[in-house]
Amino acid sequence: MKNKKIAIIGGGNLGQAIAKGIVNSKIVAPSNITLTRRRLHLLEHIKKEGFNVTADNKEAAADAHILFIAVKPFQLQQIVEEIAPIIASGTIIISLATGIASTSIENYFQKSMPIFRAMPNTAIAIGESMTCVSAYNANEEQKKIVLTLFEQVGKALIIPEELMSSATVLAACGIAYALRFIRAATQGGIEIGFGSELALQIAAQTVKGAADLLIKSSTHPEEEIDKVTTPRGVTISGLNEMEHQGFSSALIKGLLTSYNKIENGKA
Ligand SMILES: NC(=O)C1=CN([C@@H]2O[C@H](COP(=O)(O)OP(=O)(O)OC[C@H]3O[C@@H](n4cnc5c(N)ncnc54)[C@H](O)[C@@H]3O)[C@@H](O)[C@H]2O)C=CC1
Ligand SMILES: O=C(O)[C@@H]1CCC=N1
Repeated sequence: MKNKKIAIIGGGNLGQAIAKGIVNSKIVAPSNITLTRRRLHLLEHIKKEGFNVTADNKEAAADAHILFIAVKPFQLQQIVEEIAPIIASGTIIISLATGIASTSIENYFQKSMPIFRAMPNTAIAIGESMTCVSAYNANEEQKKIVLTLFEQVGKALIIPEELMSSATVLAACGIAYALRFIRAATQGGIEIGFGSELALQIAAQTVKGAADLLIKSSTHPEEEIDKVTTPRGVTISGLNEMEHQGFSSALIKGLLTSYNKIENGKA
């Protein structure tokens, strides 16, 4: 893996997070990673960290073993058509574009390529992503390379491609939903007496502890909730009021709204 050359077409939010995550986990040196962007000056800070940067997608793609495409979904076709004539047929393609099927990507390339779709979340920058991956036209060795890559920067799973929209919502959008929970809890914490910094610190560590309880003990959330809810106590009163106000329902409806937007081709 160490000698593999990686190109990231589209050095925006996710492209940069992936580059940093890969380097932090010491899988590949920054000198083996090239990021592209049209407004190259916006990658100046990345260049200072030892990455290669260029505005020339073909130059970046030409000698890449693994090529990430991290542009917005509507930009993907143009990028693929641009690099298709120079790309080696064994190059591993990893598309991060939401909602674009592997068969469409293959059509844009006009040749058979190993195509992966990956849905990390932004915690990839600190090695804590939940990344779901689908594989198309790929052999077992290529699948292992891609899974190993994402396992260095969090947890990773290969899933059937028909579940990629669901994975996008639960994991990639999901980090934003969880952050909004923390933000709301912080605002509540301020109302009941904490300064904003302390409220945020307490809310964030509480959510981390809750997640770790489930991950490390393999328990169900309700089992852990039962341990907190004293009969006639304060927790159950608060929880029930949240449910009367539609807490779980709001979350589920939000997930479905995001999902339907992808499925209706509006990503
Ligand atoms: N932000 C997130 O948490 C996640 C985003 N995604 C997906 O990843 C993709 C990228 O999302 P973001 O990083 O948030 O977008 P972004 O807009 O921050 O990054 C896209 C980058 O591509 C560059 N770009 C556009 N056209 C280009 C071209 N012709 N040549 C070179 N660079 C070009 C843009 O300048 C921009 O820097 C999207 O398809 C999104 O659906 C997937 C999972 C999570
Ligand atoms: O909001 C979006 O459309 C992208 C997809 C998943 C996370 N960000």
